[in-house]
Amino acid sequence: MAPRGDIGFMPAVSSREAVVSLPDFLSAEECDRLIAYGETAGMAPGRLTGGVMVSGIRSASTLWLDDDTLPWLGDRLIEGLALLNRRWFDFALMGFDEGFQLLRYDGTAEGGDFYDWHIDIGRQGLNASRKLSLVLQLSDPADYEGGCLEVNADGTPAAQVRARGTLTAFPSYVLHRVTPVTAGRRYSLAAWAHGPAFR
Ligand SMILES: O=C(O)CCC(=O)C(=O)O
Ligand SMILES: [Fe+2]
Repeated sequence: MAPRGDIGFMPAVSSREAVVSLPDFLSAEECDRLIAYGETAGMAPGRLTGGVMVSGIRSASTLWLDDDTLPWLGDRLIEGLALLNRRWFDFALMGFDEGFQLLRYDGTAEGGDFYDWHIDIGRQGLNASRKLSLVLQLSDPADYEGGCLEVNADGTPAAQVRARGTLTAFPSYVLHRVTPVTAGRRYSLAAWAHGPAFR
């Protein structure tokens, strides 16, 4: 087909992976340090609707962290972000414009905390400029059941790696969820890289 307009002359872009994981991004000791920080500072339990969520509901305890409280974490995440973005996503990014969110999902047999299907991009404030979502698995998979991070980039939910210390990244417009934790307790950390609107 003859090219129509400039778009026909765009150079081929490198294939963009929907989800990329870096194993052992944090050590077990670093994961423990984050969990201990959260428990000392106090995590606020609660359910949430609206906001960035498309249709879902979240039930989890949360704590916002920032660069000032944990400078080492910001440094590590910037390193991870740069590596992932250079190698895989190639998005125009400015950096982390909001805090990092520590999450705790408490398990119960009836189905405990969860985060239903959602995307991380919203209409308001900093949610609108989220481009790349990062999730850190902070808990030992032996410490909980359920609580699976699933990403649905192509119509089929894909279960993500649970291994402790893994950093998982996906575009913030991709649907994902955390299935209910049915036993134990799962901790994770979510961070979002921001930049100019996709175009
Ligand atoms: O806890 C997770 O693995 C994911 C958290 C999440 O999707 C979010 O905070 O937007
Ligand atoms: Fe999310």
